[in-house]
Order: sequence, then structure tokens, then C-alpha cells
Amino acid sequence: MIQEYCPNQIHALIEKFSQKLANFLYPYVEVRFMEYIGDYMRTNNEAFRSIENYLTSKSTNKAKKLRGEYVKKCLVLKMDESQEFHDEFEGIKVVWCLKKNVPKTNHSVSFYAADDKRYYLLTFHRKDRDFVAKSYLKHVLEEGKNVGLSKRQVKLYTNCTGDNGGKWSHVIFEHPSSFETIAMNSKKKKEIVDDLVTFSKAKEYYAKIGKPWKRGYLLYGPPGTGKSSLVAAIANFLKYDIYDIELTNVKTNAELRKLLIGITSKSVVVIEDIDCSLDLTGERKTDSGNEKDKEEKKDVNQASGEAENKNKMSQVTLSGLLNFIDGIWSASTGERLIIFTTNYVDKLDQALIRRGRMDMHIELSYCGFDGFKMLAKNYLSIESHPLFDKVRCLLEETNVTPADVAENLMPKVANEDAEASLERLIQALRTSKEEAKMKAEKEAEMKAVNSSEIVAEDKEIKEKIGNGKS
Ligand SMILES: Nc1ncnc2c1ncn2[C@@H]1O[C@H](COP(=O)(O)OP(=O)(O)OP(=O)(O)O)[C@@H](O)[C@H]1O
Repeated sequence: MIQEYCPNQIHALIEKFSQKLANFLYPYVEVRFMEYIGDYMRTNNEAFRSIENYLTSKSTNKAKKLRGEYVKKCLVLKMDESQEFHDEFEGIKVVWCLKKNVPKTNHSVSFYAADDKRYYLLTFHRKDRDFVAKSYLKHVLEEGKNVGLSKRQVKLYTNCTGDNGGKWSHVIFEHPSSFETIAMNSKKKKEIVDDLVTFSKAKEYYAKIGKPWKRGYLLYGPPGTGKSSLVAAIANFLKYDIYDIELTNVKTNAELRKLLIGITSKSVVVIEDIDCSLDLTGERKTDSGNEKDKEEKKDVNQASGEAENKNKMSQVTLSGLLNFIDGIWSASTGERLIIFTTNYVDKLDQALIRRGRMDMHIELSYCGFDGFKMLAKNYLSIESHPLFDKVRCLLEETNVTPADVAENLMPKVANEDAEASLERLIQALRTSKEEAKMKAEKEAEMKAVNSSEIVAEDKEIKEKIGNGKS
């Protein structure tokens, strides 16, 4: 009616007056912090997480409506929906409330389910606007971040399949591997730990040199040498989440990019057995000369056999993967490690593993005496034993993986003593040595037969040529 019948000037006056009246009756400012941001590519809102941590640490004693969650095997009480929390900071009063947007229609079933529309609502008096924006929120985010770091629970993410392709699902990561339990050369271990510590503190340095804050590790070595265990130890050490990508489930490069956007900072992105994941090896030599090469190739083919069918569904290319690692989109999240594991490092395209992409190449090899001592300490709780010398000699003469050593050190009956486990290990090492010797003899025999056949063939050819000439 006002719009219809009032002249424009009166209309404007009424609007101005009603605004003033509203401000007078409700002089508060409201700020929403959504749990996820972005429409197409939804990402975690880190401000929401920090606020949640801050309020959890403060509201437990005061709030009346709480919800319980198990975090690191401890019960944590968090503020529940619609519960208000009154906070005071340097004399300024604010109110927090966790709310949820109820979708108007139920047609849009979201992957993010019920948590999709959650947000924290902050309400404060408009006279405190500057203080809240400049000081209070800074205080909340910093404190929340610190609480988050101290209580951080490592999560293990994997990429979803089918219609949910391009999205992540996760579980709590509870792998007990650590640098104390990993059996490897102590010098190499120290090098890795130092590198990780330097990386995690190098935010300013990366900004200064103009590089995204990320680092690539290539872990290679025979099966059972501890590549997966090392990934777990790294994640536990840095308290970073693991994003384990099953490349064969990623249909296109665009889907891979979508996954990349969904990765939060403080993460370890892992592609295990990269040689088997997809045909990312580029041009390979076709004439693999010796038997060993042929055998290795057969192994690779067998290992990748299962993946082969899936590969046909996946159109992820080498260039898509290279872009994923260090293309323009790769700088969109914070600190991140990218780890490839492989049993066959020679089969990988050099572009994929060159320095700068995979900055550190770590070989995990057969068990040495250093590694054995660590396993003995962990599995048998001993640091020395008269049988250690025998083990040392045998380890120098034969190749066994830490997985084999660990298996032999595991007690097989209740209350088995350390000596019995060591004896079993020594027996296994002797058997392995014998087998290796027999294999080498057989190979030498085959080689001798092959070369005598070649000599005979050569002779025959020469004779034929000689006859032809005459
Ligand atoms: N270096 C190691 N230190 C301690 N334990 C190890 C080590 N290597 C292997 N193990 C033991 O062997 C098991 C298998 O190791 P892991 O899966 O880490 O090897 P891998 O190199 O990733 O093997 P694959 O290449 O087959 O995936 C682990 O559960 C662990 O108990």
C-alpha cells in the first residue's frame, strides 16, 4: 500500500525510520560461519573447526545441551544444536549458537548429509563490531587452532566411487606405526625425521621462495619392506590426515582435480603401488634383454592384472596426475605431503618422479642388522642376546624383508621365550640362504645352456654362409 500510494520521498523516509526502529529494538549483529564453503566444490571451512574446538574447550562446564563423541578413546562433550553459549572477552559479551539450516525440499539429498548445513551463529552488540572483527575473532580462531592441534585425531580418507566420485569418505586412523617401530637404518631414519620437521615449520620459507607448501616423497623397495608402515608413521608423527587415493576409481582428470580441492591442509596424500594403479609409465622399452627383466615384468603384469579392467574405466592421464601434483590447482590447500609407493621404481615415468615433484627418494630395502635390532627390541623386548652375532652374519649373506623377520620374531605359542624366536629366525635365514644359493646355481646353469646353444647356432650359421660362398 505504501509503495502504491505514497510518493517516493515519503516511501524513503518510512524505510529509513523502520530501519532505525529495527536497529533500536534489535541492536545486534549476526555472523554465520558455515561448516562447508563453496557450491560446486565444497570444502571444509577451517574457521568452523577452530570455533568448534574453542567452544568445546569452554562450554563443557556451562552448556546444558551437549553431545558426546569419542575422540582418541576419550569422551568429548561438545555443544549441541540450538544450545547458546555466552562468552566474554576483555569486557565484551557475545553469544554463540550451533544451528542447522533445514532444506526447504527434500529433493536435494546431499553427500554431506545432515552436517551439510550446520553453522555457528555469532551475535554481538553493533557497538562492538570493530573489536569483535579485529580482536575477538582472532583470539577465538587462534585458540581453537591450538586446541585442535593438541587434540588432533588423524583421519584416513579414501575417494568414493560411482555417483560420489570426486568426493572423500573417512574413518579415524588408528595405525600404531611410528618411527620407534619402523625398522630401518638409523641414519636414514634421522634424515627423514629431520626433513619432516623442517618441512612442517617452513611456512614462511615456502612463501619467500614462491613455492606452494608441499613436498613429495617416493618410497620404493621390495614388498614387505615397510613402505605402508612408513606412510603411517609419517602421518602419526606429523599428525596429518591421510588421503589415500585409489587412482583406478577416479574416472577423469576433472574428477581428480575435484578430489584435490577437497583435501584440507596438514595432509599426506598417498598413491600406493603407483606402478600398478594406471598405465602412467609412458613409453617403455619393448626388448627387455635378460631373464630377470622378463620375470620382473611378468610380476608387474600380474600385479596390475586386477587393475587392468578398472583402468579401462579410468581416463586419468599422466598429465592429469602431474597437474594434480604440482599444477596451478595444487596450491589451493595448505601444507601437504605427497607420497608415492612402488615396488618397481625403474618402471615409472621419469617426469613423475623427478626432483621437485618427488623431492626425496627413499629406498626401503631388505632387513639389515640395525633394522633387526629394532624389531627385536619391539617384538621381544631385548637389546642384546648371544644369538645376535649369528643373526648378523646371516643377514649379511641373505636378503630377507623386515616383514619376514617380524613374522619369525612373533611368539607362536603363549609365553614363548626370546631364544626360541631367535632360533626360529636363524633357521628361516638359513633356509632363505640355501634357497638363494640354489636359485643362483640354477640361473648360472640356464645361462650356460643358453650360451652354448647360441655358440652352436652361430657355428651352424657360419657354416651355412661358408657353404653358400663356395
Ligand atoms: N621396516 C619395517 N619396520 C617394521 N615393520 C615392518 C617393516 N617392514 C615391514 N614390516 C612389517 O611387515 C608388514 C608389512 O609391511 P608393509 O605393508 O609396510 O610393507 P610394504 O613395503 O608396504 O609392502 P607392499 O609393497 O607389499 O605393500 C607390516 O605390517 C609390519 O608389521
